[in-house]
Amino acid sequence: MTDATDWLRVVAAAVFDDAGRVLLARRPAHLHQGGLWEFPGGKVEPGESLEQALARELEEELGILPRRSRPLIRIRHAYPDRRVELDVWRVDAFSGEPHGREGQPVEWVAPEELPEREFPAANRPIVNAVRLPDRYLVTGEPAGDPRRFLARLDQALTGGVRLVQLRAKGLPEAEYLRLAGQAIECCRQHGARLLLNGPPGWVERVGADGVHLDSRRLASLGQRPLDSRYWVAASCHDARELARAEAIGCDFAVLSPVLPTASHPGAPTLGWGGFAELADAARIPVYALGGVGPADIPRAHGHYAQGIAAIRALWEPVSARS
Ligand SMILES: Nc1nc2c([nH]c(=O)n2[C@H]2C[C@H](O)[C@@H](COP(=O)(O)OP(=O)(O)OP(=O)(O)O)O2)c(=O)[nH]1
Ligand SMILES: [Mg+2]
Repeated sequence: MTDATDWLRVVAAAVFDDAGRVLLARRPAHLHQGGLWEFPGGKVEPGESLEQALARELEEELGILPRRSRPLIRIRHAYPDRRVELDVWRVDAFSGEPHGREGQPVEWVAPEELPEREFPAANRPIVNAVRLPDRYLVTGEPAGDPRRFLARLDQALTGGVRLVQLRAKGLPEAEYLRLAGQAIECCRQHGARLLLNGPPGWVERVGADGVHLDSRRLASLGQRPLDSRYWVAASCHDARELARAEAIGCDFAVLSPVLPTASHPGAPTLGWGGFAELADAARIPVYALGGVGPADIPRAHGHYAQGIAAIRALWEPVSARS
């Protein structure tokens, strides 16, 4: 059994500027994981809350005071020589002008450029969490005129959605691929990403941004089906499926059902407590799905979620909901 005291508790911050760039610092060569890029932060001192530790570290290392922050992800990682529990916060407003107060180089970097930087091994899920939005739209099943479907997609994107899963189980291959091509174009216009809920081989054929594996595909794959230029996500319902998603190298997961839904009445749910336990133990970002919507995003962040995934709450026009 592992004793909680075995873990070195560390807080770190993804500090964002108004242009959406994130601040990186380079670890001094002589330290643990030296020479690599990091999110500024450091060890939690005895008696400190996480927020206190975060404020102290950002003052010491960058000369800034966080004004608006929230939990982003918590990751445990065992290096050969130490085990760290990294509590990473997203800081969206701060006072002061950040600079490397300990002589360390610091740099503002666009999130999409983060994969080109070298980080400590623990940081892979953190980098994904920084790059991913807090809402993940799962499209409703297309029916009838595809133009109506695309208009609705456009509406969701106009509302700020930046990550979409094209879920259309009822469409034959040719129709799915045609719709995917149109949906990708629509997403591009809004700077959004589209993942296909389908065979991974379709992704390169239509130029999508990645694949979303349903439980069946997740169970059938022995390894990550696409290289790191693409997103690979998975639908999970329990610890076993989450472990599988991690083992094959998925970038993130969706965990459901958190709450009862109209589509699965009477099905057992995780509840926020059950969700939080699984999401905290996961080593990849996890979205909460099932009976949740944008209004639940703050609650999701308080329960170790990347954010919320939804069909109903993000797709259907508000007026069409009961
Ligand atoms: N700050 C930070 N630490 C990270 C990241 N990734 C990662 O594996 N770590 C590890 C490296 C270290 O083992 C530990 C952080 O400890 P630290 O050496 O920065 O602690 P500190 O700022 O309090 O430094 P010190 O006062 O002890 O010199 O967490 C990251 O992105 N940011
Ligand atoms: Mg530090």
